[in-house]
Amino acid sequence: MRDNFGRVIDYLRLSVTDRCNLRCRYCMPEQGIEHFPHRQILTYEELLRVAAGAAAIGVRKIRVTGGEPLVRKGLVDFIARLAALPQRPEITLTTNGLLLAQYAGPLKEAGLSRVNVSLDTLRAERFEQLTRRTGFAQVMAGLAAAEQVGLTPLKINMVPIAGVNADEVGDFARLTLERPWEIRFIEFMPVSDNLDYSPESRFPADDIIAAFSHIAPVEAVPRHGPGGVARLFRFVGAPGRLGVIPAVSHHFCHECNRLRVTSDGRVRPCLFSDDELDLRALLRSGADDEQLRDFLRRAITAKPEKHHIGAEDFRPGARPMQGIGG
Ligand SMILES: Nc1nc2c(ncn2[C@@H]2O[C@H](COP(=O)(O)OP(=O)(O)OP(=O)(O)O)[C@@H](O)[C@H]2O)c(=O)[nH]1
Ligand SMILES: C[S@@+](CC[C@H](N)C(=O)[O-])C[C@H]1O[C@@H](n2cnc3c(N)ncnc32)[C@H](O)[C@@H]1O
Ligand code: SF4
Ligand code: SF4
Repeated sequence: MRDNFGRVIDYLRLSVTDRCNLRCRYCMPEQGIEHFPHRQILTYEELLRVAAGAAAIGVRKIRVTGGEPLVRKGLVDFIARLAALPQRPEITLTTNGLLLAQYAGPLKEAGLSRVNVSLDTLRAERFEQLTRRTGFAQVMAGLAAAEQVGLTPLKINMVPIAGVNADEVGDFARLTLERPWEIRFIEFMPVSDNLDYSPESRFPADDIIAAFSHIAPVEAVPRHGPGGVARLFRFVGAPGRLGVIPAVSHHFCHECNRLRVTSDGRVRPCLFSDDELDLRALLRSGADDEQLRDFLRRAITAKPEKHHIGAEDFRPGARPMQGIGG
């Protein structure tokens, strides 16, 4: 289905939990997080109904996210049920990788297509500073397991922050000379005012590109398929690719193709706007499938044309990223 700006909305991001086993400084505060009470979290039955409704109105790709999706019990079964929807949407997962070594095999068997793993440093010590937890070796084991079972092409999401880890952009980029991974550098987004880093810590797309361009000759790679958020490059002849997600500086809103559902049952038509629709109330009001599809269509028509970061009246929203799912 198309929204009011002619964009085809065929991608659903489903956040299955707001809980996480890390505390990345750019995503959530260390203290004072109030998790949604259990009864406010959509059940897997409810999430599946939403996914089925979305698939019925044209969604072709469903990304499961969190918080950290792998901390929710029963996720593998849920993935299997999503993958079995009659329209056979592509099912993908975004994870911090901590539990991936354990779940990669079962997830692949359940029908998951591939995973995106978030990793912001290649140094164990820095990992602890950035995430306020240990677990670097587990994430590396998770990456190896994902590759081994074929949850590929593997994409790695890295958020460079000036003065913190931006000096590792080159090290990450060099990985693509050896491995068929897509390393995606994401601009730090001021999505909540509750984070350790301010917008001044941003490391914009142009600086990211400059930080890897001197390593070897770089060429642009045309994108396959519609509506990805990354601009793609590769070192000439390298097996892997480099992506830059210029979420703030050169926004890609004109090709936005996505709808988000939060774990507490709100539809969020735009990542950067707190205007949300109460899907949970609808689901729990006894609405039938046609009413659910109408609701999702209304949410699609409520999508704004673009984000307003940089505008004078822009204020970061109330939800930290872990409550949205990225
Ligand atoms: N500004 C903006 N950023 C987004 C949007 N969707 C995803 N991102 C950011 O892009 C980063 C990567 O997101 P992923 O969860 O890996 O999903 P994806 O990039 O859509 O995944 P692919 O299907 O593999 O291209 C995250 O930091 C997201 O917050 C969006 O609609 N707008
Ligand atoms: C919120 S996490 C949820 C899934 C999972 N826990 C993970 O880390 O992959 C999804 C993505 O959002 C990104 N993210 C979180 N906060 C961000 C911020 N302030 N700016 C840019 N990206 C951010 C993370 O790096 C991650 O790739
Ligand atoms: S980025 Fe992912 S892993 Fe890190 S705190 Fe946020 S939800 Fe957790
Ligand atoms: S910022 Fe909003 S409108 Fe722009 S691409 Fe992201 S979700 Fe779509």
